[in-house]
Amino acid sequence: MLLELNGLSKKYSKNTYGLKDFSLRMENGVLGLLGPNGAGKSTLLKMIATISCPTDGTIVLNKNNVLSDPNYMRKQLGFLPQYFGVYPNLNAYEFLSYIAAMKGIGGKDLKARITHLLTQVNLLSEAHKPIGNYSGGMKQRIGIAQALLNNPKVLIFDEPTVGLDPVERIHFRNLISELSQHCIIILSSHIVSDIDTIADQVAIMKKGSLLAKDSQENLIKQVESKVFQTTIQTEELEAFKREHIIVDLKRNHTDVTIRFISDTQRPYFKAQKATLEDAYLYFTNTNTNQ
Ligand SMILES: Nc1ncnc2c1ncn2[C@@H]1O[C@H](COP(=O)(O)OP(=O)(O)OP(=O)(O)O)[C@@H](O)[C@H]1O
Repeated sequence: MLLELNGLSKKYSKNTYGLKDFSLRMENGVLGLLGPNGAGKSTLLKMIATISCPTDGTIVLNKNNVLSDPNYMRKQLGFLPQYFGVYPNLNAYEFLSYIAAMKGIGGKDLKARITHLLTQVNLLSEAHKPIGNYSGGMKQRIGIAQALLNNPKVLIFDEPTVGLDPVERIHFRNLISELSQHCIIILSSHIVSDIDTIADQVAIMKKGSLLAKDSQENLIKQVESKVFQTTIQTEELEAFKREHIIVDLKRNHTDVTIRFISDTQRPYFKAQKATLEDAYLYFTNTNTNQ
């Protein structure tokens, strides 16, 4: 599979852009889309999922223009939107059968396919209970199962790990790595740790623009010699914040120990090993301690 996004923009009103001149190319594997609230992640994913149209640019899947032929994308697409609604009175089998019918999926193997998916998302033992009684994490897992019904080749998950507990997150990661051999998977989050163990490539967005897209390794390389730790007096903190990006701080009695990102090194700065979170904060220029 080859997905090409060329100069995509979404103008919501005269002065509001959800996305601005966004270009990206990807083949099979996992792309993690990272960005703060309002970065344009959902806007972008809805356009790839053919739910919304760009005001400019093109989306091309395997050389097919998705904007003029959205069904080409829809046939191979699995999508978990950010806000996923369920019918509370239906149980998991009934709900997935209903979604299958809407997607035009049927046949004698459908029940077995649903059983397989419910096993994959660890819901088989609850499959005959009404979804209205499910926890948030269980509803999210039903959402993941419905996205997989048609054996998609393009899988889009908008904030998939919301509501999942730590064990469910591990299950989800394993499922994604199993699927990623044969399809394009795009997942969005504003939590770096949700992405860093599964994404082959990471795209960092802010205010509708793509700031960086590369392998995790290469993104981390770009901040490698910029992450430090130092201890300063508490009263120096405000001035320090204006000059550096604070990653983390620990207050002691009269001083503060800070992990931070800086373009300049000083003798009293102790170099630290950089992480994807540092790269994310560097590119988005986000201070965690405003
Ligand atoms: N239907 C809409 N009409 C007008 N503006 C919109 C609409 N949808 C999104 N926006 C604006 O577009 C920008 C991008 O929003 P979007 O929801 O795509 O960001 P996001 O990265 O998914 O954020 P979050 O992590 O909070 O879900 C924001 O400024 C938002 O207010």
